[in-house]
Amino acid sequence: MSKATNHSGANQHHRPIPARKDVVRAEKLQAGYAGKAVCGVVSFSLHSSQSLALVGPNGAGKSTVVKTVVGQLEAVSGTTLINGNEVDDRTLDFRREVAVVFDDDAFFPALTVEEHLAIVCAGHGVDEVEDVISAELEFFGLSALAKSRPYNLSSGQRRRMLLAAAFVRPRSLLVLDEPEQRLDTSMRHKLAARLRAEVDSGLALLVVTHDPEFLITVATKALFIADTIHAMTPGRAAEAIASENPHAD
Ligand SMILES: Nc1ncnc2c1ncn2[C@@H]1O[C@H](COP(=O)(O)OP(=O)(O)OP(=O)(O)O)[C@@H](O)[C@H]1O
Repeated sequence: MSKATNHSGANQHHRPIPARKDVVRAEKLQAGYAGKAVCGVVSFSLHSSQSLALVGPNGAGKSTVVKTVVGQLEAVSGTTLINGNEVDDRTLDFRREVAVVFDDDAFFPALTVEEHLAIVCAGHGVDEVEDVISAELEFFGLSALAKSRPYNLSSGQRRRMLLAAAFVRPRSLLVLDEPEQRLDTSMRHKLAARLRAEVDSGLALLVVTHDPEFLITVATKALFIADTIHAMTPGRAAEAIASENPHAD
């Protein structure tokens, strides 16, 4: 049998990174607006095959932290390195490696669902575009809506389209802000299982979530974001968000 044969069946879109190499390293990061931090000082490292969940109450600063990590907001202080480089979301290297799903309005209103995915593929040099798009449309239950425009979709269907756009492209780091929002239970479970499988085969995942069950499936570690930052196991973090108490035992 050829040594080159791939027995894993793993998704081939994200390129493997040598084990234990930092994909993200945030050091003494203060995230906020107009020079004022919204939460405690955040330090963490994230390797390939690791998934860090950020949890905490509404307004705690989770979205602000992840937007700062990926360079969409300027840090109040501290540094973030992605794959060893300072973050610059305008560079080709950054865009090749980092896929982000934040806002529900991040789509082209005039394009159909499949045109939207095709543009994302074209921008990232994806091969076998038709097959890739068709697989993601099927996974996200959008095949029958491929020719619909975003404003003719339900909010959950739009969320599925935005997630599909992250999955059609290459990525070594995936950053998701509350991906479970507006998804029905079956899609939430399917997405969680897929994310976990991709993490197990090399993806680094940074995810904000309020869903304890989703967190338990997906995360390998967690940070509770508040005025001070608590590092937690996923199990402890799930208990904390279920009880809204970071010190839950
Ligand atoms: N553009 C902005 N300018 C100034 N302050 C902001 C801005 N966006 C958010 N904030 C404030 O920053 C704080 C943290 O908000 P953030 O959205 O990061 O919280 P979060 O933990 O993600 O909350 P949620 O769970 O509700 O999504 C809040 O007090 C919020 O009011």
